[in-house]
Amino acid sequence: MRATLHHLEQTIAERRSADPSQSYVAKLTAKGRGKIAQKVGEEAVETVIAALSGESAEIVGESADLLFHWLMLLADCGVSLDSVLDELERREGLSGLAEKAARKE
Ligand SMILES: N=c1c2ncn([C@@H]3O[C@H](COP(=O)(O)OP(=O)(O)OP(=O)(O)O)[C@@H](O)[C@H]3O)c2ncn1[C@@H]1O[C@H](COP(=O)(O)O)[C@@H](O)[C@H]1O
Repeated sequence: MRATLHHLEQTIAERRSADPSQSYVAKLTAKGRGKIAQKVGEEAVETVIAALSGESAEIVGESADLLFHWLMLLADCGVSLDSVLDELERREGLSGLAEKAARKE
Protein backbone atom coordinates (compact mmCIF):
# COMPACT_ATOMS: atom_id res chain seq x y z
CA MET A 1 0.00 0.00 0.00
CA ARG A 2 2.71 2.46 1.05
CA ALA A 3 4.87 1.50 -1.96
CA THR A 4 2.03 1.94 -4.46
CA LEU A 5 1.00 5.29 -3.06
CA HIS A 6 4.63 6.46 -2.88
CA HIS A 7 5.17 5.46 -6.49
CA LEU A 8 2.06 7.40 -7.54
CA GLU A 9 3.19 10.38 -5.43
CA GLN A 10 6.51 10.32 -7.30
CA THR A 11 4.80 10.03 -10.70
CA ILE A 12 2.54 12.98 -9.89
CA ALA A 13 5.56 15.08 -8.82
CA GLU A 14 7.26 14.31 -12.13
CA ARG A 15 4.18 14.87 -14.31
CA ARG A 16 3.10 18.21 -12.79
CA SER A 17 5.48 20.06 -15.11
CA ALA A 18 4.82 17.90 -18.18
CA ASP A 19 3.06 19.07 -21.34
CA PRO A 20 -0.64 19.57 -20.40
CA SER A 21 -1.67 18.23 -23.80
CA GLN A 22 0.10 14.94 -22.98
CA SER A 23 -0.56 14.64 -19.26
CA TYR A 24 -3.75 14.69 -17.16
CA VAL A 25 -1.68 15.57 -14.07
CA ALA A 26 -0.14 18.59 -15.82
CA LYS A 27 -3.51 19.66 -17.26
CA LEU A 28 -5.31 19.59 -13.91
CA THR A 29 -2.33 21.19 -12.11
CA ALA A 30 -2.44 24.09 -14.59
CA LYS A 31 -6.10 24.71 -13.67
CA GLY A 32 -5.06 25.48 -10.09
CA ARG A 33 -5.61 24.25 -6.56
CA GLY A 34 -9.30 25.18 -6.54
CA LYS A 35 -9.99 22.85 -9.46
CA ILE A 36 -7.92 20.02 -7.93
CA ALA A 37 -9.80 20.44 -4.64
CA GLN A 38 -13.10 20.42 -6.55
CA LYS A 39 -12.12 17.11 -8.20
CA VAL A 40 -11.33 15.62 -4.76
CA GLY A 41 -14.80 16.68 -3.60
CA GLU A 42 -16.47 15.20 -6.70
CA GLU A 43 -14.61 11.90 -6.38
CA ALA A 44 -15.47 11.73 -2.67
CA VAL A 45 -19.16 12.18 -3.47
CA GLU A 46 -18.93 9.54 -6.23
CA THR A 47 -17.30 7.17 -3.74
CA VAL A 48 -20.13 7.74 -1.28
CA ILE A 49 -22.73 7.10 -4.00
CA ALA A 50 -20.90 3.90 -5.01
CA ALA A 51 -20.78 2.77 -1.38
CA LEU A 52 -24.51 3.31 -1.01
CA SER A 53 -25.16 1.35 -4.21
CA GLY A 54 -23.15 -1.51 -2.74
CA GLU A 55 -21.40 -2.30 -6.04
CA SER A 56 -17.87 -3.43 -5.12
CA ALA A 57 -16.37 -2.68 -8.56
CA GLU A 58 -17.80 0.86 -8.46
CA ILE A 59 -16.46 1.40 -4.93
CA VAL A 60 -12.99 0.24 -6.00
CA GLY A 61 -12.94 2.47 -9.09
CA GLU A 62 -14.21 5.58 -7.33
CA SER A 63 -11.87 5.01 -4.37
CA ALA A 64 -8.90 4.82 -6.76
CA ASP A 65 -10.03 8.09 -8.42
CA LEU A 66 -10.36 9.66 -4.97
CA LEU A 67 -6.91 8.58 -3.76
CA PHE A 68 -5.29 9.73 -7.01
CA HIS A 69 -6.87 13.20 -6.87
CA TRP A 70 -6.18 13.44 -3.11
CA LEU A 71 -2.49 12.77 -3.83
CA MET A 72 -2.62 15.49 -6.48
CA LEU A 73 -4.02 17.91 -3.90
CA LEU A 74 -1.33 16.98 -1.36
CA ALA A 75 1.34 17.59 -4.03
CA ASP A 76 -0.12 20.98 -4.88
CA CYS A 77 -0.10 21.93 -1.18
CA GLY A 78 3.50 20.73 -0.76
CA VAL A 79 2.42 18.15 1.83
CA SER A 80 4.10 14.74 1.66
CA LEU A 81 2.26 11.44 1.77
CA ASP A 82 4.66 10.38 4.55
CA SER A 83 3.50 13.22 6.78
CA VAL A 84 -0.09 11.94 6.54
CA LEU A 85 0.91 8.28 7.03
CA ASP A 86 3.10 9.29 9.98
CA GLU A 87 0.11 11.07 11.55
CA LEU A 88 -2.03 7.93 11.13
CA GLU A 89 0.72 5.82 12.72
CA ARG A 90 1.02 8.32 15.58
CA ARG A 91 -2.74 7.99 16.20
CA GLU A 92 -2.44 4.20 16.05
CA GLY A 93 0.26 4.46 18.72
CA LEU A 94 -1.98 6.70 20.83
CA SER A 95 -4.85 4.24 20.62
CA GLY A 96 -2.41 1.46 21.57
CA LEU A 97 -1.38 3.47 24.64
CA ALA A 98 -5.03 4.09 25.52
CA GLU A 99 -5.76 0.36 25.28
CA LYS A 100 -2.77 -0.45 27.52
CA ALA A 101 -3.90 2.18 30.05
CA ALA A 102 -7.46 0.80 30.00
CA ARG A 103 -6.15 -2.73 30.65
CA LYS A 104 -4.22 -1.50 33.70
CA GLU A 105 -7.33 0.12 35.23
N1 LIG B 1 -4.13 7.24 -11.54
C1 LIG B 1 -4.35 8.05 -12.43
C2 LIG B 1 -5.69 8.48 -12.74
N2 LIG B 1 -6.88 8.15 -12.18
C3 LIG B 1 -7.79 8.87 -12.84
N3 LIG B 1 -7.23 9.64 -13.80
C4 LIG B 1 -7.87 10.57 -14.72
O1 LIG B 1 -8.71 11.40 -14.00
C5 LIG B 1 -9.63 11.98 -14.88
C6 LIG B 1 -10.87 12.38 -14.10
O2 LIG B 1 -11.84 11.44 -14.16
P1 LIG B 1 -13.33 11.89 -14.53
O3 LIG B 1 -14.12 10.63 -14.50
O4 LIG B 1 -13.78 12.97 -13.63
O5 LIG B 1 -13.12 12.37 -16.04
P2 LIG B 1 -13.24 13.75 -16.79
O6 LIG B 1 -14.64 13.88 -17.25
O7 LIG B 1 -12.16 13.74 -17.84
O8 LIG B 1 -12.96 14.91 -15.73
P3 LIG B 1 -12.66 16.45 -15.95
O9 LIG B 1 -11.17 16.61 -15.83
O10 LIG B 1 -13.18 16.84 -17.31
O11 LIG B 1 -13.37 17.16 -14.81
C7 LIG B 1 -9.79 11.01 -16.05
O12 LIG B 1 -9.37 11.67 -17.24
C8 LIG B 1 -8.82 9.89 -15.71
O13 LIG B 1 -8.06 9.47 -16.84
C9 LIG B 1 -5.91 9.42 -13.76
N4 LIG B 1 -4.90 9.96 -14.48
C10 LIG B 1 -3.63 9.55 -14.19
N5 LIG B 1 -3.34 8.62 -13.20
C11 LIG B 1 -1.93 8.24 -12.90
O14 LIG B 1 -1.09 9.35 -13.15
C12 LIG B 1 -0.05 8.95 -14.04
C13 LIG B 1 0.36 10.12 -14.89
O15 LIG B 1 -0.70 10.47 -15.76
P4 LIG B 1 -0.45 11.57 -16.89
O16 LIG B 1 -0.24 12.87 -16.18
O17 LIG B 1 -1.72 11.58 -17.70
O18 LIG B 1 0.72 11.15 -17.66
C14 LIG B 1 -0.62 7.76 -14.81
O19 LIG B 1 0.41 6.92 -15.28
C15 LIG B 1 -1.44 7.08 -13.75
O20 LIG B 1 -0.60 6.26 -12.93
